[in-house]
Amino acid sequence: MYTITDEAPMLATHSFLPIVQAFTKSSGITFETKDISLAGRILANFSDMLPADQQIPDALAELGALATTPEANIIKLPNISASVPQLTAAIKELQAKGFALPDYPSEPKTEEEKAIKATYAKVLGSAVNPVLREGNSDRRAPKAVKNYAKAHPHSMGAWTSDSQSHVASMSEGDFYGSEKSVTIAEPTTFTISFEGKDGATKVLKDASPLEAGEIIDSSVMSMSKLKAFIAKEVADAKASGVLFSVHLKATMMKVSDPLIFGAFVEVFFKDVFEKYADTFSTLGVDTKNGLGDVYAKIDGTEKQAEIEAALEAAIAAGPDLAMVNSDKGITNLHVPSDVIIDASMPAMIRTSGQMWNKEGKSQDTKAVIPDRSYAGVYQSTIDFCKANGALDPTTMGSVSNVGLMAKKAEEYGSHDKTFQMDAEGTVKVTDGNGTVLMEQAVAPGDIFRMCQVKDAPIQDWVKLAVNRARATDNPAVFWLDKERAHDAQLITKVETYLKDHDTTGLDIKILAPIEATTFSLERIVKGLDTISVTGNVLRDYLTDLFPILEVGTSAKMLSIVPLMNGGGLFETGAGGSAPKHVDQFTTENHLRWDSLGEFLALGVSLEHLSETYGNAKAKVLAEALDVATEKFLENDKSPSRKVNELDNRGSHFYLSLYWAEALANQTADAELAATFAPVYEKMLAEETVIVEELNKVQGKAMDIGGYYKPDVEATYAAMRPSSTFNAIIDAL
Ligand SMILES: NC(=O)C1=CN([C@@H]2O[C@H](COP(=O)(O)OP(=O)(O)OC[C@H]3O[C@@H](n4cnc5c(N)ncnc54)[C@H](OP(=O)(O)O)[C@@H]3O)[C@@H](O)[C@H]2O)C=CC1
Ligand SMILES: O=C(O)CCC(=O)C(=O)O
Ligand SMILES: [Mg+2]
Repeated sequence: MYTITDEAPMLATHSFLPIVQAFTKSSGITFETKDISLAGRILANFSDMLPADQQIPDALAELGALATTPEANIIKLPNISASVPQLTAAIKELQAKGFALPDYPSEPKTEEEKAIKATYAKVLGSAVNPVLREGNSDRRAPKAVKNYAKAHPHSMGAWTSDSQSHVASMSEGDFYGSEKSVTIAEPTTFTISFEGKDGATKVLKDASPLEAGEIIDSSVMSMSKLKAFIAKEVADAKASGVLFSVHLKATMMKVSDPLIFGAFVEVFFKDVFEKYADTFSTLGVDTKNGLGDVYAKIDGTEKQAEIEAALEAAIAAGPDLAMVNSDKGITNLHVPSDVIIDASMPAMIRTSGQMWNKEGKSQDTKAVIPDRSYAGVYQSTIDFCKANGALDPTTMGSVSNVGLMAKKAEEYGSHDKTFQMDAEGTVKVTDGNGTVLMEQAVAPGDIFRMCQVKDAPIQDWVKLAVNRARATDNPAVFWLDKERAHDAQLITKVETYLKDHDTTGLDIKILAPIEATTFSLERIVKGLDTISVTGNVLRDYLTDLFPILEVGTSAKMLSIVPLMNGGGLFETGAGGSAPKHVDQFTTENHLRWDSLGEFLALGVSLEHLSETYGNAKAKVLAEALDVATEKFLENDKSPSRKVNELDNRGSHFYLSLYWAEALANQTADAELAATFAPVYEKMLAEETVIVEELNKVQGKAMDIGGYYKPDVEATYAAMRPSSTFNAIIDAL
C-alpha cells in the first residue's frame, strides 16, 4: 500500500510511484494507493452528505484495520496534520470545486452543527499517524546517509559562548509540575468527572476501559500562571533585545496546544484584546487559530483599519517577533501550525540559535516552551553548543531512536481526555468501583489532561531497544526522569521487562532527559553512536533534532514501525510535508523535496515483502535499490534548492538509472537482469536528453489546479515532463 498524501510528498509521488510500479511489475508486486490526504479524509468523512459520484471510501480506516494484521505492508508518506486554518482552507477549496461540504462551524449552536464539528474533529490535527502506528518506532540514519553527510556536510551556523539564545519555561503551574501517575493492577474502567466548588458535578468522559498494567497520568496547565509567565517572558525579550518565539505542537497536541497558543496571542496583544473585546466576541475571533484569525475576521468590517493599526502598534511596542515569512509579514503568532516544535527548534539550533526577524535577518532568540517536561533537552543542547561550538557533521556520531508509540501512547493520544475547565473545582479520575485514582485541583481556563500507555506496547518497546542495542553494540539510553510521576511508573516496568531479555554485555542506562542529552552529545562529538529509547513525544522531537544536526534534514531517516501483529509500516523520513516547497514549485516549477526517505522506506518494504511472502524477486529488487541509493548519494544526485538545477524529478531519474544498473548487474535473478539491462542502456544513452527535458521546464509558474486537491492529470503532467524518460518507464 502506497499512501497519497499532501503538499510536497504528494507531488513527488506523482513522479516516483509510476517508476516504482514499472520496476516491480514483472516481480508480481502491485502497489495499491490509498488516499489519506487532508482533502481525501474530509470527503471520506462527509461522503454521506455528498452525491454518489463524489463519494469516496474511508482509506484511512481501511489502512488502520490493515495495520493490525500480519499482511500489512504500508509505505506511509508525511501528510498534513491540519490546524483549523488549514482545515478551513481545504474546505473552501473543495467547496469551490463543487463538493457540497458544510462550512466548519467553529461555534456550533444547533445539534446539526455540533455533529458537523465532531466529524471535522476526526480530520483535524494528527489524525492519520495514531491510526496507522500499531507498533513502536525505529528511526535511524543509515550508514550511507551518514557517510554522505561526512563527505558533503550541510551548512551549520557557528555558535559562540556569548549567544543570548535560550529556552524559557514555566517554573510552576505547568503539566510537568502537576503530574500524577498510577499503574492499573486489574482490568477496570475510568471515568473523568468534575466537581465544582459549588458542589455541581459533571462527567467529562464516560466510563472507558482500562487494561491491567496500563499506566495513566493526569496533569494540569494553569491558565493564569501560563499567562503571567508569558507576560514576563515578553517583557524580558523586549528588555534583552532578543526575538520572541513560541514553539508548540498544536498539530499533534490538537486540543491542549492551540489553547496554549491562543494564550500567547491574547497576552502579546493584551491591550488590543481588552479594547476590542466586544467587537472580537461579536466577530467570533478565536485565538486558538492565531493572530491570522483576527485579521481574517476583521477583514471588510468597519473597524478593520483601526484594529489593524492597533495590532501594528502592539507589535511595534513589544519585543521583536520571530517571523515565519518576513516578506509577507507572517509572524510566529499568525498560525498555530506554522511553527512546529520538532522541526522549528532543531532549525533554530542549526542556525546558531537564531530565527528570522522582520528585516529577514537572523537574530538571537528566546524560545518559549511553556511546559518543562521536554524543554530541557533543547536548553542543554544550546548549552552544549555554547560551550563547545557548533557540532561538526563531518565527524559527529549519531543518535538513533526507539520510540514508544503504539496504541496512541502517552501525550499524543490524550485528546479525548483533555478539557479546558470553565469553573473552579476538582477533576477526579475514578475506577469502576468508584475509587478515586487521581485528582487535580483546577481553576477556570486551566487545561486538564489525562494520558494512557498500555502494557503490551511497553514490553514491545523494551524488546525493540534491546534488539537495537544487540544489533549495533551501541549504548541504549532510556530517557526517563525518575522525578516525573509518569516516568517513575515507566522506570519500574522497564526494569522488570529488561529481565525478560539477555542483556549481557549490553550497555543499557536510564537517564533523565537533560542528562541523556549531555551524555549523547558528549559521545556524538567523539564520533560515537548512541541509541535513544524514549516515550512518544521525545521520539518525535529527537528524530528531527539529531537528524537535522547530523545529516541536515530528517527526510533522510530510515523510519520503520514494526507493527505489533507482524506487519510493517514504513514511514518515509521523519519530517513533514514541507509547505515551503510547494510555494517554490508553484512560483518557479522547481520541487526541492528530497525523496530519500521514500527510497529507504521502499527498500525495507520490499525486503519485508520478500520475507513474508517468500518473493525472491522482491529481495533482489530491495538489494539493488540499496546499491542504487548508495550510488545516488555518492554521486550527489539529491535535488538542489535552486531553480534550473536538478530537482525532485531529476533525482528520481538518477535513482531509476542506478536501480536499473544494479538490477542489470546482479546475478541472483537472470530474468530481472535480462529485463533491466536494456532499460539501463536506454537510460544511460538518453541521460543528457532526459535531464535537459526535466530541467528546462523550470523557471516558470506552475498551476496544477489546486493545493489540497490538485487536478490529477495536471499533476502527473507537471511531475513527468520528460517524454523520453516516460517512454522508457511506460514500456516496462
Ligand atoms: N509524518 C507526518 O505525517 C508528519 C507531518 N507533518 C506535517 O507537515 C506539515 C509541515 O510541518 P513542518 O513542521 O513545517 O515540518 P516539515 O518537515 O514539513 O518542514 C520543515 C523543513 O524541513 C525540510 N524538509 C522536510 N522534509 C524534507 C524533504 N523530504 N526534502 C527536503 N527538505 C525537507 C524543509 O526545509 P527547507 O525548506 O529549508 O528545505 C522544510 O521546509 C504540517 O502540516 C505538519 O503537520 C509534520 C511532521 C511529520
Ligand atoms: O502526526 C503528526 O502530526 C506529526 C508526526 C511527527 O512529527 C513525527 O512522527 O515525527
Ligand atoms: Mg516529528
